[in-house]
Amino acid sequence: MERVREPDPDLLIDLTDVDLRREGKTLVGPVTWQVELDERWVVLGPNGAGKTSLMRLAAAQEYPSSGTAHILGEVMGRVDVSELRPRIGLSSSALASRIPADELVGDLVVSAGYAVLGRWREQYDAMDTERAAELLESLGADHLRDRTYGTLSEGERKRVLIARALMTDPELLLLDEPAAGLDLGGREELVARLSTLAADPDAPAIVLITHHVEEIPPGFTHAMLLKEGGVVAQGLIDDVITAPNLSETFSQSITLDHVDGRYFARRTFSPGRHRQHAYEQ
Ligand SMILES: Nc1ncnc2c1ncn2[C@@H]1O[C@H](COP(=O)(O)OP(=O)(O)OP(=O)(O)O)[C@@H](O)[C@H]1O
Repeated sequence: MERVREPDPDLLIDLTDVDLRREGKTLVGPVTWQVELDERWVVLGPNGAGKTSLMRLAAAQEYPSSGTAHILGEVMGRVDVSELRPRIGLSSSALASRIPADELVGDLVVSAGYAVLGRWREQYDAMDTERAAELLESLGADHLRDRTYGTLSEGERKRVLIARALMTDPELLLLDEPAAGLDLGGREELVARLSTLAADPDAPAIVLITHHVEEIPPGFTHAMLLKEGGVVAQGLIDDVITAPNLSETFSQSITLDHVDGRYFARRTFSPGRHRQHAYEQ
């Protein structure tokens, strides 16, 4: 029988040759990936590349179809995942869609500590209520505490969900497309907040999933590029977020600018091709 390698306690995510398959299709993999305590990762790729599938593995919501997954120093398949999940902060559209519209923002954040969604009649501990208030304040959302979730704008919702994800003081924070649906101002506000969080030595390890390099907060340290379930590149962010790697990932020629710690990408402008296209029309 194959022996399972013992987990390395310094690695929050430790995947070795992991595959996730459904109905004969590989959603992501094979992936070998290690995330350490002080790292801030961005996982970037086009629609359908396997980003959410990878996040579900990292969030202990899926077991690998093959390979070995160690999450927070525990072997997936051997650990009780209900004990593991409170140690992981998660913000995703799947979670957001399950929040009742009449949920009070303050309750929504504080109830994460009790692993419940939906209003709860028990009294919360004063320390928990205080922590929820502090987290909302750190995300610029303390004024929303008495509002219902259904009345918030998309940008406000995203910030409240991140506060909720941090409520349990998780060791690992997973953010699936936190800037999706935000306008320019909302995106910039969120990028700035996440950059502040990334710089906080007490913050958990962070993995942020996105389609856009413009959404990478300054201070993020590592990146993985995914395409059709496979890893195009991974490692230190400046080595990975490059024009050739992005061109490969998005299957077109990409020009990249790196300004003040931010990345900006666009399709490489080719006047000849543009003229030819106009002529064809
Ligand atoms: N349960 C499933 N059964 C079959 N195919 C699935 C299942 N879940 C996801 N897929 C497929 O696996 C691929 C990867 O999906 P995934 O959601 O991980 O991609 P993604 O990179 O997060 O995409 P997006 O950026 O569009 O959210 C997609 O082609 C998707 O249709």
